[in-house]
Amino acid sequence: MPTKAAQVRASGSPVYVIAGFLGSGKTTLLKRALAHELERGIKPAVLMNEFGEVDVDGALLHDHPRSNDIELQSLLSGCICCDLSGAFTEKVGHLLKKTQGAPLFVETTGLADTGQVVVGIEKALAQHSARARLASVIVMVDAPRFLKLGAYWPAADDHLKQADTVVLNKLDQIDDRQAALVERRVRSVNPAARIVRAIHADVPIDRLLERPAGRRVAQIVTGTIKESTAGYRSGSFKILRPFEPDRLGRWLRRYQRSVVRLKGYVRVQGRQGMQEVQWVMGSLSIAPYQGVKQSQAKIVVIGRRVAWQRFLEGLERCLVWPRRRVVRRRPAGKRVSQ
Ligand SMILES: Nc1nc2c(ncn2[C@@H]2O[C@H](COP(=O)(O)OP(=O)(O)OP(=O)(O)O)[C@@H](O)[C@H]2O)c(=O)[nH]1
Repeated sequence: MPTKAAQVRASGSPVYVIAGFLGSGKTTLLKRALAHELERGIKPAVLMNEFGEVDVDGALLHDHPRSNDIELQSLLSGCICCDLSGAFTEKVGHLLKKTQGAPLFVETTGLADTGQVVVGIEKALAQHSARARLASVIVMVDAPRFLKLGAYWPAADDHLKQADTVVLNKLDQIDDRQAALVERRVRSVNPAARIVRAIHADVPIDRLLERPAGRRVAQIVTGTIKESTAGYRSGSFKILRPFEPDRLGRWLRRYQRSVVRLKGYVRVQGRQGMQEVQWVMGSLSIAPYQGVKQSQAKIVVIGRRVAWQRFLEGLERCLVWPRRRVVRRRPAGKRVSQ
């Protein structure tokens, strides 16, 4: 019978993202997950990202009694979701080569755009490893401070929407009624996520590292829709991948009567840099974006009687997805002509 470690190798490296706002308990959870893996004889890999120049959390792991069994890399002075994205793809690739099937944990900075981090991981997996997979996105929530978080960090909801599991942490600092309020709020933002309650990130790690059934790869169009006047509604959305322009044109033509306006700056397959997209009642134009430098693609859509969920799902299908590298094995002793 294969050992547990061998089973892990057979199915390729699972990659776990541990995200959450500053101080929510990401490193506390990471340490628990590492201890759990090491106990089972598995040597995990870690990619830490710190916004500052000092690798405080990385240093804590270097001091770990079994630090020699942990493959650790850090990315400092920036965020893997934007300014370090190239280095991030490279480091993920490098670590996946070393892990040989053991899990890779990616701890983001507390300010990272989790959606972009997920896109970066998918890109790295497509480039470097046909067998590794994004297993799960775990978002830590500092429960006592969560209801006030929106004031500090307007992107908090977008980030929660990416989670497969949300850990409501620091429950020793609030009572049951407050915990229930936080849970209800989290549930309203991401009804599909599994929610786990914790103190000092003490969660059943086995269950946490299970691959959730039917993981949505990433929510790549995120945003909110608001009621406007005269029956119109408007939505603002972040777009995490480049558009395939012909597909976008075909999809929008279906909405000639209901989507009256769409504009923004996006990335487009085959074109360098950000592009300005303009749709005015049936007419689409795409041209190089001349405005102030933007790192995040965004659009605004205005429409009436639009089935928004369907519209957004269709919009996601107009985006370009990374291609998996296919490893073809040659049968021994035979040349394969392609
Ligand atoms: N009271 C209490 N403190 C906690 C809990 N979980 C973590 N902490 C403490 O909160 C502080 C921050 O925890 P970390 O795990 O470092 O948080 P982090 O999200 O990694 O922090 P950054 O990397 O700076 O964003 C530490 O002092 C932890 O010991 C908890 O459930 N209750």
